Amino acid sequence: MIELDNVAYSYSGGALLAGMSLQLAPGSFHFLTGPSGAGKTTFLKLCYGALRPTGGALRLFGSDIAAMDRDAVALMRRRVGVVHQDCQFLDHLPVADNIALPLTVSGQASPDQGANLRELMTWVGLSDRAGALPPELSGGERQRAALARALILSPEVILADEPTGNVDWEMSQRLLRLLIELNRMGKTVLIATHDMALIRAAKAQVSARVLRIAGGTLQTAGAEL
Ligand SMILES: Nc1ncnc2c1ncn2[C@@H]1O[C@H](COP(=O)(O)OP(=O)(O)OP(=O)(O)O)[C@@H](O)[C@H]1O
Repeated sequence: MIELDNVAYSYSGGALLAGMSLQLAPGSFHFLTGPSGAGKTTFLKLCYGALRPTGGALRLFGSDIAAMDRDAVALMRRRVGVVHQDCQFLDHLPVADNIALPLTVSGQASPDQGANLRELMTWVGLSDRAGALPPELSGGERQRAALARALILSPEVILADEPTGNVDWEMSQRLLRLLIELNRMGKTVLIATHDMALIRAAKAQVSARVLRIAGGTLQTAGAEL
């Protein structure tokens, strides 16, 4: 599904990541951890084609990204739902419109989208907040709205960057339950997080592999968990 073969990435300031090899199999559940600034967000950006490797080979859904033009990358991206670390919204649009925005932008708006949207908002527990504006939402509501927006195009893979970064333990558990439920529905899930307690809680419920970026490369986390 997502395959890295000796992938490297350098920003203009110099090499950041190197020698990264990994296969994210369909239906798998991964955590990605590592110190601040190690390159977790950069790694996620590679996984959804926002950045192209500066070395090695990256295959997304069987296609080598080096051979994909901009349109092919845009089409491929619909298969990946991303929950961004800063979860920004258009503040003048109601929450429901923000969640539906990827449908409009990708030209997939349809007459029956209202029912799907309502179902998704109920699933994340925001059915009574559809008309609220984003600045009126709590941190946990913002994260759930960001998750719903990432799911509106029914992606096969969910990449979540610190999805529980700004919420309390109870809300982080609620978000985790949603992500586990998605995985049980067959979605491939990768969560970047610093939160070791969250990883331990997840491992009690789901078979998850823990990856760590440190020293510029990707490792499988060891017994510290
Ligand atoms: N667009 C960019 N241009 C140059 N350097 C960048 C760019 N984006 C990120 N970096 C640098 O790359 C390094 C890794 O950043 P990244 O955001 O991937 O780390 P991270 O592990 O996600 O960090 P955090 O846990 O703090 O979110 C940092 O040193 C950062 O300053």
